[in-house]
Amino acid sequence: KNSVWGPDSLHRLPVHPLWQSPLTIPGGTRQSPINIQWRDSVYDPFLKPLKISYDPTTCLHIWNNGYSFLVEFDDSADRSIIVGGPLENQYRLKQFHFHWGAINEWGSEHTVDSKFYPAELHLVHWNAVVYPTFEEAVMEGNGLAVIGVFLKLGAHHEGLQMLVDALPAIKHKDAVIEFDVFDPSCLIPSCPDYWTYAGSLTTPPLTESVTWIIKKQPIEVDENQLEAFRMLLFTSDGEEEKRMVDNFRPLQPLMNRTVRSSFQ
Ligand SMILES: Cc1cc(=S)c(O)co1
Ligand SMILES: [Zn+2]
Repeated sequence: KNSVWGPDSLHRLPVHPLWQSPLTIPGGTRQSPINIQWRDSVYDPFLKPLKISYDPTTCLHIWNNGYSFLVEFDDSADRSIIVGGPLENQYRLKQFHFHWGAINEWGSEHTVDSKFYPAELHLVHWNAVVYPTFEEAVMEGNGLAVIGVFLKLGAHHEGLQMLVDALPAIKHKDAVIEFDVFDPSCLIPSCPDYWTYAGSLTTPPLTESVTWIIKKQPIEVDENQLEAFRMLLFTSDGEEEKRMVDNFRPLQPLMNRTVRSSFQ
């Protein structure tokens, strides 16, 4: 247990090699990711279906930010939004990205009954009804809503292939290419079932501002598509190459939280 933190020992926090950020943050009570113990999740009949309406032309570009690769969207208006589910307001799509492993045995951030998936998709949305900017929403308890989708090894995924085809062009950190039409709903399973809990960003600043909506059903992708993720680099062009793999944060304590399910 790394309970070795406090004001005088803050500088000695065990750091995750990848992000040079503390594995736990002082006073964190709703950190992510977590293990979702299926039998401990509580069915909530008042949870609404999640309503997803994305406008594919809001897609802007795809780039390598040195942690993951992300596809960013024009969030200057309510054109790509989600509403319903556990959410009080509608939230605007800002970007989506993935977390994955060096091998198929691990890679997801959340686990289900302690099982890892080889990768996990995060679709990041922010509460533009209440907050003026994404940056402010990131600091607030109800600021963000992230849909998590597990990727499992299986059939070729047509929709994902469009992203995979763009990866060689963004191999290095800070590389970016234009990506003008893409509908991310093709990456979201048709089954409406999800778990939801109050959590945090899994990369710095690790703020406790995320309502997580984790889809129960994974999507299937094939080996070549997972391998394509693993050919990306954490490093910039000209630096000694470090393959972009294992960009997931270790599991965090559940503490005083309940995971609710939208299904029985
Ligand atoms: C905003 C944001 C959210 C997540 S989940 C992530 O990994 C990075 O940035
Ligand atoms: Zn993420």
